[in-house]
Amino acid sequence: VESRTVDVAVIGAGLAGLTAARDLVAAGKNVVVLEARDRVGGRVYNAPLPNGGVTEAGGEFIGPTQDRIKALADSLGVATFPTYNSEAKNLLYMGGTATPYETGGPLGPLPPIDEAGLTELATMIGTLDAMAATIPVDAPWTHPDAAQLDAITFEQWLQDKITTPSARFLTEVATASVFSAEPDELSFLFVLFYIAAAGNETTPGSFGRLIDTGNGAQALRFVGGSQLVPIKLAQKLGSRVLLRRPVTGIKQTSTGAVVYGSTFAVTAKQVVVALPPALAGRLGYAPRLPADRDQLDGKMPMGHVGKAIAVYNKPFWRDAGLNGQVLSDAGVVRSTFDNSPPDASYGALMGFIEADIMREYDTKPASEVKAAVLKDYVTYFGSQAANPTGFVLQRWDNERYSRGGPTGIAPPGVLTSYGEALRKPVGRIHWAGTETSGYWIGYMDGAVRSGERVAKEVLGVL
Ligand SMILES: Cc1cc2nc3c(=O)[nH]c(=O)nc-3n(C[C@H](O)[C@H](O)[C@H](O)COP(=O)(O)OP(=O)(O)OC[C@H]3O[C@@H](n4cnc5c(N)ncnc54)[C@H](O)[C@@H]3O)c2cc1C
Repeated sequence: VESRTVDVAVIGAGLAGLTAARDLVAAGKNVVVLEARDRVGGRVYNAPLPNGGVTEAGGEFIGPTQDRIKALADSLGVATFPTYNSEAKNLLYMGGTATPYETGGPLGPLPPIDEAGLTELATMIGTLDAMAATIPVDAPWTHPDAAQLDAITFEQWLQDKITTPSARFLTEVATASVFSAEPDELSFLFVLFYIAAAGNETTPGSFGRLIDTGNGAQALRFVGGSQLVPIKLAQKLGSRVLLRRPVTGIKQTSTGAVVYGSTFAVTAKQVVVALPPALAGRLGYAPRLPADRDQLDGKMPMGHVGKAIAVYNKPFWRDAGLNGQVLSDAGVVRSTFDNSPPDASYGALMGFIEADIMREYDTKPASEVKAAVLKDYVTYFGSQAANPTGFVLQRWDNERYSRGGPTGIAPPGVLTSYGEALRKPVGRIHWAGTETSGYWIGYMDGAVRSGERVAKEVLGVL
């Protein structure tokens, strides 16, 4: 068995764990990062393409107020470029009819649906933003109305507010796009928290910033693919990052902690667990975790998400005046993006498979999923979409070391009963990961923020 002694053992080489390691190393600490997979980046992954390129199969976009991921990328020399958006039109596919619409039109990110639907949506968004403005992002469970807000699902809150079919469809597709969950899976307090978190210390969060492309969370992509950020960060950490080291447990004693797997044992003064709660709960702990933390780990499941990327010789939809973004009320893929590289030397259409639909398709043969996805792409973009030169299907729910995504979600009651346990250290164990962030919880930016926060926390006790 391989053994080492360090100041800090970090579990997980996603953006959170790597950022924590960077800051601890900068402070002169001896650090090791233990990663289960044979690659770094976790939920951020550049899938290789047959044409030699890569395409983002996990976390991909960043946008305004996501300052910490941007600063990290800048420091590593990873450039951004705008998502293909305002150069052409979006497509709304509803009731069997495709309607192109301007991204920068008077409706902003809202598609051209009937007046009644638009009015309902605008009212709903205004109400959500106003309520979110009262939520403290570092401790949503301390809100004076937390108990009531956390007692109901988002669906229950929507019932009397969204009654027109068009507004219902757009609310569901927006919920699936943001959370990869259905409105009846999410605590209303968690939804308000997420909206409040879509900002920074000087800019309040907003619903629009979550769903918008041009001015929101989908504004920018990384040149070379998002995984370049964790790859370059890991290169700086060098031999401190150990791949193929699945941690199975943590044993704490009065003098230190031992983080172990079947082939290794690392003795450390402090430990950072940079995993989502659903995975943290699969490690063995001696002594066992306090009840609140264990309950949290069992009650914050991952969303259901997959990405399907079809590659073509060129982004042919652009010639038809389309930007590759679809919102659809039918099919396996109900929202899409243009994932082509910045020079458009080839075309890539990326589609999300989410929530109930992903649940249904998680267990089907890949060939069946591919056929269903391409059928949708033909419906949206024409027969040229039928024959891609490459195809990537990444079903995150089936990934052993992710088990879903984009993030852990909170059903009713969880934040108010166990929210405190998200970040509360347990002896020498400190918790990181995007799920522990205030601003941009669930996003790459939240992961980086959590790594920066946990490093300070650990330095405070070392
Ligand atoms: C399909 C999809 C689309 C997304 N889109 C976006 C987007 O456009 N923009 C955005 O900002 N965010 C997006 N996200 C979310 C974003 O990817 C995550 O918030 C972020 O990457 C989480 O980073 P993390 O370090 O907290 O966790 P992770 O990336 O999950 O890191 C955890 C690490 O721990 C490892 N690990 C797990 N178990 C063990 C173990 N037992 N021992 C050792 N190591 C272990 C994992 O392999 C992984 O490397 C998306 C996610 C998905 C899945």
